[in-house]
Parts: sequence; C-alpha cells; structure tokens
Amino acid sequence: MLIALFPGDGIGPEIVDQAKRVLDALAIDGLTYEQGLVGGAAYKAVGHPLPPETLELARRADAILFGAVGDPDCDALERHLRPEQAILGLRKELGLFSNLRPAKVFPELAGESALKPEVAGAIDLLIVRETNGDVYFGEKGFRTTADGLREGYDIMSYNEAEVRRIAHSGFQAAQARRGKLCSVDKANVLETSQLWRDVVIEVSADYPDVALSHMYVDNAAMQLVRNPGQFDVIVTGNLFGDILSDQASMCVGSIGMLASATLNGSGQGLYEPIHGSAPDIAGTGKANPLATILSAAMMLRYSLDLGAQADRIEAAVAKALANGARSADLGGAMTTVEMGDAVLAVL
Ligand SMILES: NC(=O)C1=CN([C@@H]2O[C@H](COP(=O)(O)OP(=O)(O)OC[C@H]3O[C@@H](n4cnc5c(N)ncnc54)[C@H](O)[C@@H]3O)[C@@H](O)[C@H]2O)C=CC1
Ligand SMILES: CC(C)CC(=O)C(=O)O
Ligand SMILES: [Mg+2]
Repeated sequence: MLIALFPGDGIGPEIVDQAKRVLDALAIDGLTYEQGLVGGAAYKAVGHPLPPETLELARRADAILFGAVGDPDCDALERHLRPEQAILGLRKELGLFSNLRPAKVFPELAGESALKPEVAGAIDLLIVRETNGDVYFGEKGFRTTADGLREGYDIMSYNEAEVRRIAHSGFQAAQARRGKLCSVDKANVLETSQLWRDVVIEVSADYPDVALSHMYVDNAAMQLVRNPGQFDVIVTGNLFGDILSDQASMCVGSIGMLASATLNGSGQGLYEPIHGSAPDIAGTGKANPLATILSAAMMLRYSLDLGAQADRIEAAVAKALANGARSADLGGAMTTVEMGDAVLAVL
C-alpha cells in the first residue's frame, strides 16, 4: 500500500514529520511512502503548485497524507500558480468530494475551548463538506463595470448530481452515528442553496431512519457557539463548510486539533489537518501536530482498512493529552517534536 506524503509549506513539513514518526512506530507491514512537492514549495522548485509528477503520484497512491499549502511569498502570483491551487487541484482531479471533519472535545481540553467547558463538553459532531464544487470552482475574474469601477466575481453553483452525492455522504455518516443530519445552506437568499435544499429533501426519502433538519448558515454559525451539542452530522457546501469547520475547531479547543478525510468513494482518500500552513509560526516549533497525527489515524481507518491501528493512534493522542501534553495553542510550552514524542511514548 502506497502512501503519498505531501508536506507542503509553512508548518506542513513539521507536522507531517510527526505523523510519519507515529506511522513508522506502528511498523505496519507493506506500507510504502513516496514524497511529492506541492504548494509554494513546488512552485519554487519547479514553477507549478501541483506539478504533473505530484498528480501522477497522487493518482497511484492508496492514500495521501497532506500537510498544508500557502506561502505569503506567493500571494501576488496569478491565481492558477498560487500554492492553494495544489489542494484545490488534488480534490478536483481525484474527485475527492466528501470532506469529513469531525470535531469532538477531548475532556482534558474542555478548558481550552473558547466556549464554557460545559458547553464545549457536549460537542461531538461531524461536518461533511462538499469539496468539488461551489464558488471555489466557479468562473471567476476581474472586469470593469459600465461606470469604470473594478469588479471581482466568482460564480457560485451546484448541480443536482453534485448535491445528491454529498447528501448521500451526509445521510450515510448520520446513519453510522446518532441518526441526525442538519443541512446548512442559505436558501433564503441563494438559488444555489435552494437547489441544495430541494435535492437534500429528495435524497432523504432513501434514509427514513435519519432525522433531517435544515438551517441557514448564519444561524448555524450562531448555534455552533450557543449549543453545539445539538449537532450530530452537518452537511454543507464547500464555502460554508470551510468556515464552519474553522469555527468548530475553536469550540473544541484549537485549530491544531481538527483532522480530516476527503474521500471519492473509491477507497482512496486525502488526509490533512483542517488548518493551513500557519506562516506566522512556521519554523518556531510551535505547531501542534495532533491534527495531522489524527488525520493519519483517519487514513488508516478509511483508506487502509486498519481500524485497530487507527484506534491505537487516537488512544495515544488522548493519553498524551491526559498526561498533560500541551503545545502553545493548547496553553502549554511543548514543541512540535515534543508533542510527537508524547504520543509515541504512549502508543
Ligand atoms: N488545506 C490547506 O492547505 C489550507 C491552506 N491555507 C493557507 O494557509 C495560509 C495561512 O492561512 P491562515 O488563514 O493564516 O490559516 P491557518 O490555519 O494557517 O492559521 C490560522 C491561525 O491558526 C494557527 N494555527 C494553524 N494551525 C496550527 C497548528 N497546527 N498549531 C498551532 N497553531 C496553528 C496559526 O498560527 C494562525 O494563527 C494561507 O496561505 C492559506 O491560504 C489555509 C487553510 C487550509
Ligand atoms: C485553500 C483552501 C480552500 C483550503 C481551506 O481553507 C480548507 O480546505 O479548509
Ligand atoms: Mg479552511
């Protein structure tokens, strides 16, 4: 089984190194690794954020472990050359449309949440975010209005097939959890969202055992802080899911804690923390590697059918936290490598 390692930019290499140490410690038979260039690192080395060799490796791999992309040096490049195109391109080219972002409080971290501990303690939710469509992939550009003003535009759209397949992901995830699905949209204003809602309702006929509700995204942002314990599975589009998952991360303690899996239905998947390349702390040893280590656990479970090994990693992370392992984002002083050491010590 081949794992493609794409560390990327900023803290990406630092956190992927720690996840790789944990995977190595499991000594799983038959796992092989190949590393590829993505993001600003790839642009600087070969002139493109997602070079053909990287894409070819991604297609060949059983799973991809991804760090993060994004480099302030590249922010003025033309859009198609920016580091972020690497993750957007991988999701699109491999048809990775179903991005699962679980958010659950580790009891020891309830005090690190931006919410009251008793509110945070109730969080156990999964955001199912569509990642092949929406405004991120629509026609975009700059133009000049009739009265000479510069105007930027990005077209938001979803077709019914795109909504149907992510709706199925949401319902199936809910069936495997507590049987509740909340579809988040902005159907009071957007036609894209009206279609989304109509199609989700159609698909619900196949899942009579799942309790479906709908919520506008502005209310969802508020409810996520007011009473996050009400949510089981949230299914939503690319943009809303991106925003709500960063918000959910602070509800459970830190953006450095949230892992993700992005699946295409073939068994192949891309696994990455939900955060970015954190250029503000890159190279300082302050990055929390736990989201990436937990993403490696999701990889073992979803793409490699190694659930018991995934359980081992998750239990070790919980134990390390119970033993007091804390990086700066969790109110402590441990470095990225020391956090990795703490997990390895109890694996
Ligand atoms: N999937 C990806 O590769 C993503 C890439 N990005 C890119 O990352 C770059 C930075 O974006 P930002 O908006 O600053 O988001 P970010 O998620 O990189 O950082 C936001 C804040 O959270 C902190 N943070 C993030 N991960 C952390 C970790 N593991 N441990 C401790 N603190 C952590 C950062 O230090 C920063 O203060 C941009 O170029 C952006 O486009 C952003 C999100 C996802
Ligand atoms: C380049 C962005 C779309 C990445 C991001 O913010 C995310 O996937 O969460
Ligand atoms: Mg994001």
